[in-house]
Amino acid sequence: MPCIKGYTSLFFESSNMAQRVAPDGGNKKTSRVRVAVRLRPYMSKQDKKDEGPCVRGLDSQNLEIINWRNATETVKYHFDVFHGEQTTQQEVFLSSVKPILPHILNGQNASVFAYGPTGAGKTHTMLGTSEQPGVIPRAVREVFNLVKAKDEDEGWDYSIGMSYLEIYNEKVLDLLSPGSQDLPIREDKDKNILIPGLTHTPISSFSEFDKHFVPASLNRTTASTKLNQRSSRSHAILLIKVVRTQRAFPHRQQTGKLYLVDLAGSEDNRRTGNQGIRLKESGAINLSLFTLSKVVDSLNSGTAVRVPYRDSKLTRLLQDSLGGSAHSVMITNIAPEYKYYFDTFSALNFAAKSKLIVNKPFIRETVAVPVLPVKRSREDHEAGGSGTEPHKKRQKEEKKTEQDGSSPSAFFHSPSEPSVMDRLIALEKLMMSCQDKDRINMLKDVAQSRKEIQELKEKQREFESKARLFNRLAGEKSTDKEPVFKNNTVPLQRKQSNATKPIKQQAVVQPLQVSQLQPLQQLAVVKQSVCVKKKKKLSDPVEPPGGKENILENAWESQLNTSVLEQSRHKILQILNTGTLKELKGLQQIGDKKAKLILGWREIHGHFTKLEDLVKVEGMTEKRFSSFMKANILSAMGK
Ligand SMILES: Nc1ncnc2c1ncn2[C@@H]1O[C@H](COP(=O)(O)OP(=O)(O)OP(=O)(O)O)[C@@H](O)[C@H]1O
Repeated sequence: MPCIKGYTSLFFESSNMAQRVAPDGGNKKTSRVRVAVRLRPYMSKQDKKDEGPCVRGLDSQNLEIINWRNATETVKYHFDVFHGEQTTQQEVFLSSVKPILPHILNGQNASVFAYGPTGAGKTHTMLGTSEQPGVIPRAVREVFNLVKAKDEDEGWDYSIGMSYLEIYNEKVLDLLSPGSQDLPIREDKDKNILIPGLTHTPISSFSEFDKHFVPASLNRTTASTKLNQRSSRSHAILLIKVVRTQRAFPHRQQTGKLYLVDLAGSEDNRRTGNQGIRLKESGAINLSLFTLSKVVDSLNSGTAVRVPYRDSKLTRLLQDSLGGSAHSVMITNIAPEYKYYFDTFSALNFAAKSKLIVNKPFIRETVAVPVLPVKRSREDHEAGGSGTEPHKKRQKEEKKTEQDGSSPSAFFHSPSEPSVMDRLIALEKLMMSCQDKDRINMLKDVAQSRKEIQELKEKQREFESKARLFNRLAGEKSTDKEPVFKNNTVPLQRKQSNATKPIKQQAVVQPLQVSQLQPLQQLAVVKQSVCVKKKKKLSDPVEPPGGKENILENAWESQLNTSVLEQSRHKILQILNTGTLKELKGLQQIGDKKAKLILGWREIHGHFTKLEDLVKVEGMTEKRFSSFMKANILSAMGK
């Protein structure tokens, strides 16, 4: 079959020949972008520390990921579809892609794009292997099947053609004609997107498609080898165009376009330390992915005055197939291993932003169920559990990180990545900067959640007093009893890394009744607090982590007058509990970030009952806490 190239090819559509039609007989209907998330199977070779997965599916729409702020909690997300590790290529195709294909036979446009970090399974999903073909081969086969199944009597003739290109460094390159120059993107008066000069090859069967597609894909891979991983640095876009022409007068012609897109990896290039040409590539990738997120966001929020299609080549190209009456599916690929944690978290937030539930994962500080005071199991009680073990563990890990950067939490607080924390906070802020409508809804959610939290607290108190009464009557010690409520879900927890000394943990879901959580399950974040079997209570005399040095460091307290010391401690506690951001920042060693974390902690947990509770705030180790105390007490005393 000859290739038809150039401006006069089938790809050029004049408005009287190929019209785009609105669905439902001209009734303008906007379909939002459907968001599916696919979790690839856990690969032990990707998890050298044997930490287990950091993310898992809950059901066909929900998943949870360990909370980076507190590893004993998870953040939950809700999507249109969640494809778990066991989901087959066939199932992904049937549920997420097949339903949109009939539209392109009716002159409508559609797009399927795979988004996610490098190594998370985008190419597997889109391309697959000969044994497990992915979305592209299945979709093309299905388009041929649909055309074949069309009734002759309907009076239309169909022709199918393909183009294949990549966007590399904001350049549009023709993969069916390697060596071609950057191609321009144009728009005709009917708002059809055109690429003059792009090869468009008519295809009449799947095997013909394969004949062109396979070598063209190799073009991309070959280029990748030459240009230092070019393939993963570019967006590959396959266009399947179906033109149908009416046999009888007036010989109307309609064109439907299907874009199948394997996006470049969304991994953060600052972390990979890219330089030179790779830095330039990453700039281009970030620009296009960021613009894509803005476009999807504004399409789904429905409030945008201007959808920023023109801000990148990728979105400009997809303009007529993304939004409006087009049918679009975004498959976000994620990987379960901890080493992908940050990228997974970002990808999920991007995907969540692409849905109407935008921002929900980030209202957790105001809506999450607080850790309610509950009775512990005897085992936990005897062990002196105060719920601070995870913090201690983290502190230990942090300490180790400083030494060799190999602990699990190196991921969260690696000194080699000083910006990770800032970026996560910035990411949250970005997510919070939603449209007004969303903000109002969000505020309503927050108000509603607060009310529910209050009710839960009251219920909890009521249950506790009933339990006390019951125990008194039964003449038993309440601590010998099982928790009043039990949740059978095994919490998602990070396994001890082989690299760190395992501390035996026994995770017990805190006895909050499942039904109590029901109203909050609508929210994107639900806390799963765990009591951890531990050896020490924070209030117990703690052996200074730094040994002798610390004993000397702590000796200053014994030289002070006890009542003055108490007064200063009281004052500090008061600021921690009631201080504004400015007042908190007025404390020694509390900067903007820490002050915000304190406010966040207060928002969730209420007041600090004692100063030592401060170590529960993210990043506040015991060592930092003693240094904080010393600085503030001495400062309060004017020393
Ligand atoms: N659902 C899956 N089932 C089995 N194996 C998978 C699955 N998803 C991905 N893989 C495997 O994981 C590895 C990485 O997947 P893949 O190459 O598709 O990632 P990618 O996101 O396209 O990465 P890149 O951005 O670097 O191209 C491959 O070996 C692939 O076969």
